[in-house]
Formats: sequence, structure tokens, C-alpha cells
Amino acid sequence: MLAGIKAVIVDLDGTMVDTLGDFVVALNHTLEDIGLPPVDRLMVERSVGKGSEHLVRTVLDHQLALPEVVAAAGVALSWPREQVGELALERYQHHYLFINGQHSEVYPGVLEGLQRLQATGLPMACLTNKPLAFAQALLEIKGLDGFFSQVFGGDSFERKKPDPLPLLKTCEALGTLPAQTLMVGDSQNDGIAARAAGCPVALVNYGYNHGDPIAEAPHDRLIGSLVELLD
Ligand SMILES: O=C(O)COP(=O)(O)O
Ligand SMILES: [Mg+2]
Repeated sequence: MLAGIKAVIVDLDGTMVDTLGDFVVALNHTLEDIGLPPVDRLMVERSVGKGSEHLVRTVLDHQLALPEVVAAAGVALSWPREQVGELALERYQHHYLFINGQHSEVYPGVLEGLQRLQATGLPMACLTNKPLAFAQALLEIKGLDGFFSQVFGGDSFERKKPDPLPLLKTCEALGTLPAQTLMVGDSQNDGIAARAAGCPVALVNYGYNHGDPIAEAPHDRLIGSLVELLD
């Protein structure tokens, strides 16, 4: 997999760290602030991957459409409905800042995989749709920050994955051509972005892919652990 590869870009949520618990806790604190019922894990798992704004909007729309919420028309929301979207995002960011990393775990094989990649001398970047400040803090909390010469988040560029722009910009920062830069991710957002950017792509089979089979996402290789990149 590494033949001809000059640098590696690694996704964060669902690839290096299982952050589903963080998302669920921050979202449920937010929903509680609004006066809405808590969301279930499966719903969150299916909505993760396209950045915070998309996640909060999707979960909020889902909760507002719940039969019990609709039935209680005029349910006692804490804010006027027109402002709920904007305020929910604000509350979510507030809560996430406090719980970041507390309900999440590094996946098996990640540390060893990164150590072995680092030992090959390949420069590595982390590219996530998570806001940059949360991504940097999470990498630090989990002891993964030392592996990456560059870290970019969902707010680092004009557009997020699955748009190819963040990958092209990351390749530029690494100083490598897309065709020589391996993307490692867990979702169709990574696969589609990599294909469009011209980067080879390996996808892990254990992350979050909007509830769709990962084999259906564009990829050159499916792996069960980052260690397999060294095979
Ligand atoms: O925050 C998200 O939407 C997921 O981010 P990811 O790009 O690290 O999977
Ligand atoms: Mg991911």
C-alpha cells in the first residue's frame, strides 16, 4: 500500500478515535438546554462525518420531528423556534469544549500503526471535518499530536470533505502530489474527497459511514487496523 507513497493524511473521528460518546453527550446536553428529548446513539452515528453544523442541524431536525414533540405542538422550547438552530450550535460548541475526549477512545492498532508509519519517515497530516480547535485538543488529550506535521479541521478551508479542496490544500502543505499522498479514513466523505483529489485511499472498516456499508464508498483498500497499512 505504501509503494510510491511520499506522505500520509489521516482522518480523525471514526479512524483514529472512537468519538461517538463525546458527540452523544455534547448533543444531549444541548437538547436538554433546548427542552428536547435526548437522541439515541445510532442516530448520532449515522449523522457524524460532515462537521458540527451538519450534525447539530440533522439531530435537531430529527428531534423536532419526533411524534411526541410534534404532538405537544408548542412544546416548551427554551428559545423561539427561528433561533433554535443557531443557538443549538452555540450550546453544542460550549458543551463539546468541556467534554472533548472524555467519552472517546483511541481504536486498537492506531498507536502502533502511527508509530510504524512514523518510523518509515513519511510525513503525516491529520485532516478532519471536526473544528480545528477540538481536533488539536483531542489529539493532545489522546497522545496522538506528536505524529502530525500539519493538522487541519472542518473550519480550516472554505469547504469540507467530501469536497476535494481540503485534501488538495493538505497535499500542498505537505509538499507532495495527490497521487503520492495516501488518504486514510473511515467514511464516504474521505473516499469521495480522495478520489476527486486524485489521492489513493484506504478506508478502515470500523468507523462511521452514515449507516451505509463502507465497501460501497470509493477506496483502493479496506483495512481492519492502521497497522495493515504497513503490510
Ligand atoms: O466531525 C465530523 O464530522 C467528523 O470528522 P472526521 O472528518 O474526523 O471524520
Ligand atoms: Mg471520520
